[in-house]
Amino acid sequence: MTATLTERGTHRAQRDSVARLHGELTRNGLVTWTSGNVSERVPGEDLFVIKGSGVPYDGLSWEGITVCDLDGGVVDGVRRPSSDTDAHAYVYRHMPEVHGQVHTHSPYATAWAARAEEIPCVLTAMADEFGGAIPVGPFALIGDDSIGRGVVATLRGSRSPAVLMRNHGVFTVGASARDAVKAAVMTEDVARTVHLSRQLGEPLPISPGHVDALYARYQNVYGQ
Ligand SMILES: O=C(CO)[C@@H](O)[C@H](O)COP(=O)(O)O
Repeated sequence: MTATLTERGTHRAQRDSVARLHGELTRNGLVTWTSGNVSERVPGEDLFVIKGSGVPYDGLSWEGITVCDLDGGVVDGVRRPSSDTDAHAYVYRHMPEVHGQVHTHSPYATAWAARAEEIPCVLTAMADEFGGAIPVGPFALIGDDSIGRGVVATLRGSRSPAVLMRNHGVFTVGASARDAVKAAVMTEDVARTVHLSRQLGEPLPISPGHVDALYARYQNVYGQ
């Protein structure tokens, strides 16, 4: 893709906010070097902002975030957009309720993805955040909308905001980029805990009725 790179500085505040959110990925140990990315839909426009490809996290600023249309075309920016731009664009086109996306290679969750094994819902925190197991999506090559097709096929009709893409890593969605970042943080947290539990025995499942009750409380009552 030949990027038409201009520096018009549009959507600078949102690009700055998304740039700062990338710091949560490094702070929580979810990415290595330049792996991973965050995107967010531009409110009221058929656009989204996404990390520039291979841009270092250290010192990431609004200029490292590129504005794209929903076909993945570059609208504004001085950095070629992420390798996963077409994947994010596909999700935005097919899941209108999604306004933020995150991709990581967080170690414990990616180890589950390498085995193509879903993370079973054996923790109340999983019922709260994921409404059940964290599902596995298909193997997909990088650089076109294949990953996006796998994310949509797996998450459509699921309560989970996270999918473990086989042999690759974590993709999360949310009502905002911050919600998607939270889902990525929680995915790694529960992936590690369930892994540890399985070293000592077989974790016990939570009944579907209890999962539903926990999910409803957390999504509708928890917090301020
Ligand atoms: O997973 C991969 C490559 O395997 C990519 O998604 C990287 O994780 C991030 O690439 P950029 O967003 O920097 O292009």
